[in-house]
Amino acid sequence: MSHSPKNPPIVGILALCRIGFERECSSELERWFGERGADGYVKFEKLSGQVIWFGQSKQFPKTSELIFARQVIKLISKTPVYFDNKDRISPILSALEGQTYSAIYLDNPDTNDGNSMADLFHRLQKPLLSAAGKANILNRDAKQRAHLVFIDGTAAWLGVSEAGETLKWPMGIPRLKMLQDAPGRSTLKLAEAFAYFMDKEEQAEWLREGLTAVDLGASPGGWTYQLVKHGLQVIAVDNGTLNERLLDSGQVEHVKADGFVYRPPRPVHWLVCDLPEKPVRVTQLIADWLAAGDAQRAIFQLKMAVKDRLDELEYCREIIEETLKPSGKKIERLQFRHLYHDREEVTGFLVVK
Ligand SMILES: C[S@@+](CC[C@H](N)C(=O)[O-])C[C@H]1O[C@@H](n2cnc3c(N)ncnc32)[C@H](O)[C@@H]1O
Repeated sequence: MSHSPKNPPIVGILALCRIGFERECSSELERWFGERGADGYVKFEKLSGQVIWFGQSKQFPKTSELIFARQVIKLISKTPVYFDNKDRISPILSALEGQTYSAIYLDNPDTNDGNSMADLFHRLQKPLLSAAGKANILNRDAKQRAHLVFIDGTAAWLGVSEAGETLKWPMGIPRLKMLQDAPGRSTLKLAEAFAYFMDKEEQAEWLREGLTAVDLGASPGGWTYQLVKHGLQVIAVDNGTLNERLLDSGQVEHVKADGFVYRPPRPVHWLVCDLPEKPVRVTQLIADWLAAGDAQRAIFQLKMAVKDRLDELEYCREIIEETLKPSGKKIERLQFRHLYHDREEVTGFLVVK
């Protein structure tokens, strides 16, 4: 009788994050494991773009459960795999031996050093996969995928994941094309928010002709552009100017008004908001709109120029819950995410019914 090999024990997790956000990522991991009574400790270097939690736990977070982690990988060794320039493949294969994996992913933190790894990955990928195939390490039906997170050209952390635990994009970074006619780069933030918060079916249902939106703080029109591209009718609220082509589309009404005061004549499907104000004030505005039934769904930016970003987001969550409670509206989705295209900001997604 043949025995299938047991999965290797998990000794911790490695989380990739935006460079400079290691403290937030590490506090978030400590809280996540702390709430589940798991014993462990975090380790990170400033500006490394990665945080490691070592410890024992029955549960591990999926990337999508966290705000500041771009990708989360379960570590199967407390030390990295070391190799030299001449032979990287043999040490990797001996670390993977005894298990089968459906794929082997090569990742790196999003730092300048990390990014110079592209050339190495290009050279390594094919020969590594071919050698792993010959050594019977690769098996399309295996549940786990192997991840090698390169620290530099001489060492990599070895981890595993299962489908649904990590984001579908390598290193959690979506490759979104900047469209030539889009007014401004911040259009990519809303494009990424749509792709991150909604699956394909939800996007098809909620981003289509016949639906309506209000865009608060719309100028020059990057977010309005995304909504128009999907066929929605948009009321763009801003005292600033709006891109001419958007105004000519027949799908945009430009309202020059204060975004904190404006309300639409009829309820809309979407509220999107990019107002440069304190997180608490923006959150209260979004919660008030949805509690009043002026919109059903919202995507909003919170400029996190505050000291403790995690505490601030916790407070924002409470504001939303407290405001919606007396309205009788049910929160279907409430998520915060530090998207790849966000810098100091965090993006919120709220759906009520
Ligand atoms: C970061 S920009 C928005 C960029 C926009 N999302 C885009 O993709 O093009 C912020 C905008 O908020 C507008 N703004 C600031 N305070 C406002 C207020 N109280 N009411 C309406 N708009 C406001 C500014 O005029 C500015 O155009």
